Amino acid sequence: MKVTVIGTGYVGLTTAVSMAYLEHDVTCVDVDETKIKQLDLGNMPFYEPGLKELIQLRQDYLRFVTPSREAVEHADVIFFAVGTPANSDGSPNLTYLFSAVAETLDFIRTKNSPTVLVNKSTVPVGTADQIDRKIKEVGLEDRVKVTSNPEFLRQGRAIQDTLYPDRIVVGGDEYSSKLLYELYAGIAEQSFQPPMQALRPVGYRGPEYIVVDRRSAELAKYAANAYLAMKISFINEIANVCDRVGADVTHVASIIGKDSRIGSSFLQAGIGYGGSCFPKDTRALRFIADTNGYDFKLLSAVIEVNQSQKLIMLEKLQDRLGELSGKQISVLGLSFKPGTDDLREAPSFPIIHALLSQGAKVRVHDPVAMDKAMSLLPESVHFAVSATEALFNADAALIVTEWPEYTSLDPKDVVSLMRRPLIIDGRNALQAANIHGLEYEGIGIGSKRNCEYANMH
Ligand SMILES: NC(=O)c1ccc[n+]([C@@H]2O[C@H](COP(=O)([O-])OP(=O)(O)OC[C@H]3O[C@@H](n4cnc5c(N)ncnc54)[C@H](O)[C@@H]3O)[C@@H](O)[C@H]2O)c1
Ligand SMILES: O=c1ccn([C@@H]2O[C@H](COP(=O)(O)OP(=O)(O)O[C@H]3O[C@H](CO)[C@@H](O)[C@H](O)[C@H]3O)[C@@H](O)[C@H]2O)c(=O)[nH]1
Repeated sequence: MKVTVIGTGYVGLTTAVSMAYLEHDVTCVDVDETKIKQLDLGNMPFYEPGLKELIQLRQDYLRFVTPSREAVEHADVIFFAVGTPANSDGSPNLTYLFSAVAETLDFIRTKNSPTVLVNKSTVPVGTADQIDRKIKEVGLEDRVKVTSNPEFLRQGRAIQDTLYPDRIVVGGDEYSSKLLYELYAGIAEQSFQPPMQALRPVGYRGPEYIVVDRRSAELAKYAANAYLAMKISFINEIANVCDRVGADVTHVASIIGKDSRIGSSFLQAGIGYGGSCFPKDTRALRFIADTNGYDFKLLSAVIEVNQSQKLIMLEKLQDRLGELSGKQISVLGLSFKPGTDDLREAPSFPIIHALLSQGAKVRVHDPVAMDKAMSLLPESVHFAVSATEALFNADAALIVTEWPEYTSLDPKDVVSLMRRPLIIDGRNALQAANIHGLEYEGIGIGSKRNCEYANMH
């Protein structure tokens, strides 16, 4: 099939490359000329494991272009994967989407064969209906259909999530859902060749293809993200209780996660969620509920807990060091999670700003996100070329992102490098072998793990 993907961000490129992997003929469109030029040269606009290699593998099925009639008019299916960032009131900004839709409708106005427009961007309920009205306004309703096809991939494992999804959700009419079923058939059949075979998650049972009305599909995307964010804020509150009563949240999470009604995922306590999705989408869902006359109290609490959780490391640091002025603090990890260089809503930023405002000297390190971070952080922040340099002579180190580089540090090296071997682990990521001999504190495990392990070794 001929497929056009509009927007070459995480979702657009992953959609494009998975369609190319299934041997569809794919055109990727972006308004950002530099990005298109770089993609054409094989350079990725962001770090996503496996993406570059897969694009190379399927280059015969892919082309990268700026918007034009030619890019869309032959497509059977046109995916929209443009950004929907938050406005200051939390509402999603749909400017990019509606501008891409208007331009596309203009380009395909004289086309005679059918086209299905597929929205992959995360949008408020009723957006596909609005697009439908625009299709009718230009008199294309007999040939052009619109569906909602929300995306559930995670950054850092985008390829795996796309080729091995739990579900493919389509909100639309019978014609569009049948066409998309054909388009996705290769994913349902799962007859992948190496190296993609190796990405198959253990126990994976194939995707469920779910066809619903457009509004339910649109809301399901926000509901999924809000639910996962709720699990994180819940376990973070349990962690805060653990710190006060001397329990260990990792044990509590493991015990409750063994109940199949609860499930063990997304119960990793720490400094809260960041990224381009959970913060934006929880605020958007609250806004959607609010503007429809419903006060979503639980979601407000989820958002509020996440806000305060980001700075919990600072409290722990002050308890140990007192005044932070003049102290040298090493911040390990800048991206919002490992496996990505995405800095959007990363907890590292409020943490660094809080440290600086208290007069601390800050050294940061991240294995992949330093280039992006340099223009975004104040000049007084020192960018260390390695974790070792970041730790040298530090009064304390904060593990903000649990990159393997940090969780595998040899504690003997840490002791010899730091002025005071104090580690505050914002992700509870260090194991016993890596904290021996260190002054260590996590989130909701207090110094308990330290004492237990110290006695054991
Ligand atoms: N990032 C994720 O992990 C993820 C996962 C699921 C869903 N989503 C949702 O998918 C959407 C896209 O997210 P993303 O992170 O991939 O976006 P992104 O911000 O990384 O990229 C969006 C791209 O769209 C391009 N663009 C904007 N207007 C355009 C136009 N008129 N024509 C062509 N290109 C245009 C931009 O130049 C940019 O390259 C958002 O709604 C997001 O909430 C994101
Ligand atoms: O137990 C956990 C799990 C995650 N996180 C944090 O939560 C954030 C988000 O993590 P993750 O969900 O892995 O990353 P995203 O790539 O943002 O993916 C989420 O957002 C996407 C965009 O909507 C969705 O498609 C995905 O299904 C959804 O998982 C990160 O800061 C993590 O550190 C925790 O603190 N504890």
